Amino acid sequence: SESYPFGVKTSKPDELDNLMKDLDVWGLNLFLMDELTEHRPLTAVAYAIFKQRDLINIFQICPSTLLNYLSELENHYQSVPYHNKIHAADVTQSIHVLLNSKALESVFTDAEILAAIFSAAIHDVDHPGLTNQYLINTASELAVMYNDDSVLENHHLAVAFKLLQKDTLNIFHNVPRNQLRSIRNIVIDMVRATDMSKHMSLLAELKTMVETKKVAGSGIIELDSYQDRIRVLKNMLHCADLSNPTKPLEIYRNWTERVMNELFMQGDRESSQGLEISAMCDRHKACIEKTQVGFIDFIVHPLWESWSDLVYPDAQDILDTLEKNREWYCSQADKKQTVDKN
Ligand SMILES: COc1ccc(/C(C)=N/OCCC(=O)N2CCOCC2)cc1OC1CCCC1
Ligand SMILES: [Mg+2]
Ligand SMILES: [Zn+2]
Repeated sequence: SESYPFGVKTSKPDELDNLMKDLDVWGLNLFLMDELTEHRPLTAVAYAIFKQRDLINIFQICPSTLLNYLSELENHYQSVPYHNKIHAADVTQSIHVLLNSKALESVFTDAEILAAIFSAAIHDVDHPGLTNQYLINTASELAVMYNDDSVLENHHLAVAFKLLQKDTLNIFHNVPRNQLRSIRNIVIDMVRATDMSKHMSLLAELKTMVETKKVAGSGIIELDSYQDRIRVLKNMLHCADLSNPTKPLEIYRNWTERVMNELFMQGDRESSQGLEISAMCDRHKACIEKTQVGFIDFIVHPLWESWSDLVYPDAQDILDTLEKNREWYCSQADKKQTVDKN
């Protein structure tokens, strides 16, 4: 029997209903969500979050317009191994959980929350499964369009906002103009901040905020300037985007396989085009386990350590899982080492 809980068709309404009970849980299985929603994980998850946070009422969003927009947005995610609609659903659900941190309780306005969830849902739309560097090196249409500057991230934003121009898809139809202006500014800042070339400066800003953080008696952090609030929101989306290594191991391993397949496909392209194969894109030379350990040690752990300092003690379990997963990939790398030696 077909029914439409959460705005998507499913032949397993009870299982979907049961899985949605974990909407607020870190480690929700979005691959299972993809199956149970018949490949509409982003529409189902984003709609459920909009409903649960009452954003539909607060911003007078027409439910059918929201479903139409989310569906159209989901259709514009390409079927690439990693940067697909399941990744978009994963980052949207992850930022939803981070927004629930006790240390951030009642810190952000409804408009900032709307901007954060919307940013996560759109942040990789129409991703071609190629890196900014590749698009720049090959003088692609996109690189010419965006003058080599955050090429993918600017494209994701333009595609998402273009869809809103259709009356049947404009979820912000009833939002006051000045409020929409500030939501658009936050969304542009947040999605642009997912460009990995901004990682080091973003992390430096987060560390400065941790050092100077003001905490109310209740443990809730005080962000008095707009600059501070947007800094936290940018880092929050960046953390959600780099959250794969902090998830249950079997979920993390699935994401690793996907990201490597996507990079290897780019490497295949580069080699067939007579280009030098980019780092980590050579399927014949990659050491997947060692690369993940390096990714965790140099990028993911420093970021999540700062985030968990900011929201202490709310992200302790996340940090613990990250450290356990690092140990597992390290042991796998060592095992490969011994096999190679024998
Ligand atoms: C599960 O593994 C990974 C998950 C995410 C990411 C990153 C950097 N996400 O950042 C935003 C997208 C981005 O900039 N990318 C996408 C990945 O390739 C680089 C360019 C990197 C991951 O693993 C590294 C280490 C071994 C190969 C990549
Ligand atoms: Mg991206
Ligand atoms: Zn992403």
